[in-house]
Amino acid sequence: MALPIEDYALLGDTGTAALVGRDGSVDWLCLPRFDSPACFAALLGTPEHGRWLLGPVEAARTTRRYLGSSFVLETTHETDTGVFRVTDVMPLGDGRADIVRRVEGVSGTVRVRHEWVVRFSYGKVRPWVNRHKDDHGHEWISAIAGPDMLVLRGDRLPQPEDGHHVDEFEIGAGDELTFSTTWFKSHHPVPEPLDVDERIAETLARSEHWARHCDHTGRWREAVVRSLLVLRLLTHAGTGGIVAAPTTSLPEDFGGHRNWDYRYCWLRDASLTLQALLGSGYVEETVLWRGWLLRAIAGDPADMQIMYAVDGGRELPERELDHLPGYAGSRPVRVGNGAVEQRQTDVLGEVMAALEQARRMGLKETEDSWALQSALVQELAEHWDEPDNGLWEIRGPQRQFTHSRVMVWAAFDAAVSAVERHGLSGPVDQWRALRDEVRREVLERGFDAERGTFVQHYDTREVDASLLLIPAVGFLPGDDPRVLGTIRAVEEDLLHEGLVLRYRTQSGVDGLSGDEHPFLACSFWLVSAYALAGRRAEAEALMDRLVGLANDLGLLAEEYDPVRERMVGNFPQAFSHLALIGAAMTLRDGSPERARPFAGS
Ligand SMILES: OC[C@H]1O[C@H](O[C@H]2O[C@H](CO)[C@@H](O)[C@H](O)[C@H]2O)[C@H](O)[C@@H](O)[C@@H]1O
Repeated sequence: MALPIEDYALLGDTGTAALVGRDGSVDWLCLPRFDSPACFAALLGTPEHGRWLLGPVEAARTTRRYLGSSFVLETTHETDTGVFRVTDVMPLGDGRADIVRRVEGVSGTVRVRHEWVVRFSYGKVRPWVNRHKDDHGHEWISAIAGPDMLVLRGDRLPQPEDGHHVDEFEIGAGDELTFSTTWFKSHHPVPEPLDVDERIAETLARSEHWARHCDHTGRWREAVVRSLLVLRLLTHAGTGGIVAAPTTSLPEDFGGHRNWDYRYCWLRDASLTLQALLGSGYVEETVLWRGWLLRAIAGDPADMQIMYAVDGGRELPERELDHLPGYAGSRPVRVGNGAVEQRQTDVLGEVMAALEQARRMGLKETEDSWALQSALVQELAEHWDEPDNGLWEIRGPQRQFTHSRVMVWAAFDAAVSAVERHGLSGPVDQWRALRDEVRREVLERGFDAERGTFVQHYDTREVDASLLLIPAVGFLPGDDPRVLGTIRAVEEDLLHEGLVLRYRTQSGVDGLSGDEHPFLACSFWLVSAYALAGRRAEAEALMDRLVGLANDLGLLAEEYDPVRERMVGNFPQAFSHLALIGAAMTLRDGSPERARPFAGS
């Protein structure tokens, strides 16, 4: 049985990521890319589905921290007989795929268990494992299955036992043992051993250098910096693709079947990530992502998808992995994501808003980048009034979602601004007219005058947490009575133990059975809405509570169960972290214009 989600730490090398538990077990690792099959999949099954354990044999009190502004993880286990430390790192910047683990004795003597169980194809395929000796007499172990090969090197290698490699040893004060696992394509030569000290030092230096550029000041700076680092780690350094989370099928409800694969690049999540980065002083990242976007969307604008693979690939067919029992028995485990086929009209609004913010921060358009954006806006001009699946990717019938229409307004608004403020070319009169038309429509059909609130879609009186974004995107001021009424309705209908649900699943709008928990991003949106409505004290109190929900390493999942006090859903999730940054920026700046410099008319 896997650990509670909050007991995992994130490791990553901006190519892929791993989750390592408080017990010292690497229970999740996809190689070589975020969206590649996992070779350690115990997170969604049992140790039999692959893991790499280096942990205490006896019960231990365990503490952990990241070193400075890095993802170099230091875990300290204290048992009745002594203390030892494990340093885990996926080195940055060398284009390789390694995990390095160093075990150091601190005091006394502790018995340590080592298990290296490789199972390729998400825990399904047992590799062929061999022991070798290099020219210097150093032993290493290889595990091969088809295109993938892993090599385990170390100061003391485990022994084969019943399809696993296992070992137990005593570590005393001053002892040090280092291990590394390296992935490579099985038809390539075996990579050279790493210079571990040099790689750890460079990884630390690179991370510190990047974090130093964060210009966010204010009470929540520490949480903001860790969140920025998470977003950076979820950005593939080679392609520029930004994944929503490094995991699949961590459930929206324990034992439920709302289990989705997030190891892909949503245009929505990526655009919001960019806005968080831009608002914290990072402009260069936009260039890398814009390049990814241009390649991913290249072709007929009508074929634009709402999500892509890390390299911009279009094929993400959703399928179920029957051999995995799922996290806490939550089945099915899915890979791929059926939402790839959906129409989500809000997406272009988020893309255009992020690119407008980048222009305002000095990023120059290239001929291709503006040509692509104006072609996409023209495509929207033809289809903006069609029903869609909305930002929550509902699997029920398509609707005219109010949030989607607000984001249509934001797309035309950003396009108008590109012409008016930046001198780019386009049919600005048409875009202005459409912007005004959709605004009129939202104010008429998306608003319940009797209750004084915006509504989830044009044929319902239900509310939706996405409506909290209306002031943040500049559609209406934060103290407009219609916004205040919407905040009130969200408080009445969607608060659960003080945290915000996306919508009422009981309405059946999403076409799914089962339930879910409060969505952390929506809870951060309420912080921003409070702040923009002038409810500063409530905004700060909620922000403090939400920041306090992060685990001991500052990481947030998608949702939170306030009753069981457990993280729920994929982990760590970009959406939660980018919303934390957004809320901190709104609290810092106090107005939508400064918090969101791309705000239009
Ligand atoms: O809850 C149903 C949907 O859940 C996922 O979508 C959610 O995550 C996406 C990635 O962070 C986000 O962009 C979206 O707004 C969220 O609703 C899942 O990917 C969908 O397939 C599923 O229908």
